[in-house]
Amino acid sequence: MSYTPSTGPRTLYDKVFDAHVVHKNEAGSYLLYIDRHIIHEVTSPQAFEGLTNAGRKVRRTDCTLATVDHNIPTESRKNFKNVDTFIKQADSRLQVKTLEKNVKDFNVPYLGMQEDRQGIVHIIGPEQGFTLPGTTVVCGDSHTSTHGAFGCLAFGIGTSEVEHVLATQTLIQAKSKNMRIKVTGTLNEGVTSKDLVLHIIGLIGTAGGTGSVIEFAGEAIEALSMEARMSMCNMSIEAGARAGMIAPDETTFEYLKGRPLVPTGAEWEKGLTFWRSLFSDKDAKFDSEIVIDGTEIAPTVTWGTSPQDALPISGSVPDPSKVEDPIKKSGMIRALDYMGLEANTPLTQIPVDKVFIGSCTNARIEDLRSAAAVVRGHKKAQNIMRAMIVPGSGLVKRQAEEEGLDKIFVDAGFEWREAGCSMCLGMNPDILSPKERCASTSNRNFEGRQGYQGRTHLMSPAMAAAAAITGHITDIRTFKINKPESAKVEVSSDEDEELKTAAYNHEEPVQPTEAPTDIEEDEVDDIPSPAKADTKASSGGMNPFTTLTGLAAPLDKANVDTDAIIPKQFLKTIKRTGLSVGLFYEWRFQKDANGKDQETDFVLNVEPWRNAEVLVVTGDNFGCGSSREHAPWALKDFGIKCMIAPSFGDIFYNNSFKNGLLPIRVDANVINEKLIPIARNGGQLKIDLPNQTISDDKGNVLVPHFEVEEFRKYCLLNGFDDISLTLQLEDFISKYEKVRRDKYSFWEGGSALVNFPMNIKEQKFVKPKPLTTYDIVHQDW
Ligand SMILES: CC(C)[C@H](C(=O)O)[C@@H](O)C(=O)O
Ligand code: SF4
Repeated sequence: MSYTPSTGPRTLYDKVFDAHVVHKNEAGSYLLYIDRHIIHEVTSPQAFEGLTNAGRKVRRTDCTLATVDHNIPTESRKNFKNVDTFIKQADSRLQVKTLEKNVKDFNVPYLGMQEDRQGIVHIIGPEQGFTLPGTTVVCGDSHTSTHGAFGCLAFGIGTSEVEHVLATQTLIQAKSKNMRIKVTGTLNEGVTSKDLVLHIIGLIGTAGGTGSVIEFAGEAIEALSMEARMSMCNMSIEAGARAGMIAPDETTFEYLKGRPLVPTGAEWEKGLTFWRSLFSDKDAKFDSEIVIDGTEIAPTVTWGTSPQDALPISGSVPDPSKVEDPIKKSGMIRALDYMGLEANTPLTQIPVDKVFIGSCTNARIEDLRSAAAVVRGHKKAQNIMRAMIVPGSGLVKRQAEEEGLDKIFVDAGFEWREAGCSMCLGMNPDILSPKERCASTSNRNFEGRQGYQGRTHLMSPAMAAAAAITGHITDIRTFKINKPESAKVEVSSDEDEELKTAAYNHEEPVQPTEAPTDIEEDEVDDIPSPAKADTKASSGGMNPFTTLTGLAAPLDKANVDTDAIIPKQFLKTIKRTGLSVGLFYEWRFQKDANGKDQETDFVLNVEPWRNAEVLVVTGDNFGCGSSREHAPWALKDFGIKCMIAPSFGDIFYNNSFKNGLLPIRVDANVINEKLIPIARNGGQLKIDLPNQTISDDKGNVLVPHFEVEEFRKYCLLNGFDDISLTLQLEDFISKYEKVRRDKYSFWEGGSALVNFPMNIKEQKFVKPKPLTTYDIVHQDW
């Protein structure tokens, strides 16, 4: 079906979406072209394995960039020789080595541990200028939303979708809703974009943005630096949104100009003209809009086990006895118990054991500068066992060292580490011990996130630094800063410039020599009409789902995150199977005196629910958080085939379909009145996908109609693997690529312009063949 964008007023999201539609099918799903695909070691092995098994290639290596970040140790790399000797944990080493093999086999540009440009995926993309305004950016990682700060449509995907993008450079998408959050006024002293985003999540909740792309707008947003905007968009996933976006402006262009992968000359000018058109039109319609007075926001911290448990620093730990809603009340009691907190304790009286300044939210140079400004001339408090600074990339680290920030931290008793995800999720040795409390600049305070039974309080870098000095959570506005001249570490713009240029020791990027002339708008729509999918040819080995009559298990919880469904230690596999043992691991098992796992009375450990095939969840937002496809893999491995809940995390919802699982949204009242009683009694539910109904085992219809998108239903009923379906649309994809090469030529260079060292042994940069990428657009696949 040919796609004609609306000619009326459009939002920023509408405009970026429209610019990427390759095809729209009869069921109303869109095939979107993906400009930028970033890859890391945790969510890619199974995708490359899929490609290998199917004999497929990476369609656009120049649109793909890989690095390692989650698993790697953050201790000094002074003696780094290779991954084999450096990474002690065998499973982590295997994942990193698997990525290194895959990038070599598939010729994907890679920034590995042997060089400074390595870092957290969401830090290196913008740093290198790989992230450009108006692009579609994806990664097998939920915090891909970070890149929305550049006016990109950027979102996390699961491993099946990673494979889909590698093979086809496209993704099948439904259109999200438009939501706008306007922040008026000027933020007060001590209030950063981290406080702002925590405040917003506290306000709208972790399901507040579900199904929507949030555009952040208003004076307070416009006044933010690019790095501060990235911290905001980063956490839009914690608000449940598909993506967060900010319209590109002069601050954006200023940040980008001169970065290694950013176009130059005529291409830059052409890009600018397009990028300046990326804003929401005056009369554009938003499905929802919230206006927040920025002047009323205080420094904000979390007290509980969800990012929505956020309060102004002047507040106290909430009191469950004052809460009426029974689900909220029991959730609060559980959170206080887990966090080891007494109701009504002032937040500033909570002592801290460890401090972590790092992660894709807050490990950029401005974050380190603001933390250093607080730490300067102080010593960490006696009770702080460990205070870690983990820069987001090797280049951030190098820049900080040039400014002497490392010295400030080390003098105060902090550890100065190498780049990586580190204690944000503790897949490497950086973890909390049970019951330790951490002031953290990361983005998730889920149970067990930073270590088994670890307790996390999220906050800004300045607040975390202050907590390290005082030993307890601290209001930065009352903290005595040792000023050299001013509260901020002053850095000249020359030094800023250095980060962009001097640090990137490679030659000038090769740009397409001529900027192709612009083409007419309607040429984008001039795409041949769709060929009917050859359904027979496309089955990819997924079991079809038609009807299911299965035992239902009840789960009385809200906001069940994917960290809880499958904790980080199980993400180190390079397979899709064998994960049932990790399902709800920290709820299903506890350690005995000998450190052995003993089963708890969690519902799936109890008869008859050990054999459950349907999971009935009473609370909202099941599967929120991380994009780990390991969550549906673990459920499937356990035997669950269908999940019913009032709402789901977007990425989890998507990932489930890709694995032949059916997530069904049902109104909370219907769940509570009709479905949960049957599940509690150990009864069966009959799920009829063709008719979209749920009945009991006697045939009484309990849910006369549930929603499921046509295209997903079609794939599930037939057990179709959507990569094969998409590959049948090759003509559309090549047609789009042709248009893209002309109209959006400024997006072409991509990662092909990264000079990456493939010769790790000799530590030599091996220059890739000069590519304009035009040569490799049509691969023989
Ligand atoms: C490992 C990855 C899938 C995960 C994510 O998607 O967010 C991780 O980055 C996290 O922060 O939990
Ligand atoms: S949230 Fe943490 S673990 Fe996930 S990408 Fe960011 S830094 Fe890495």
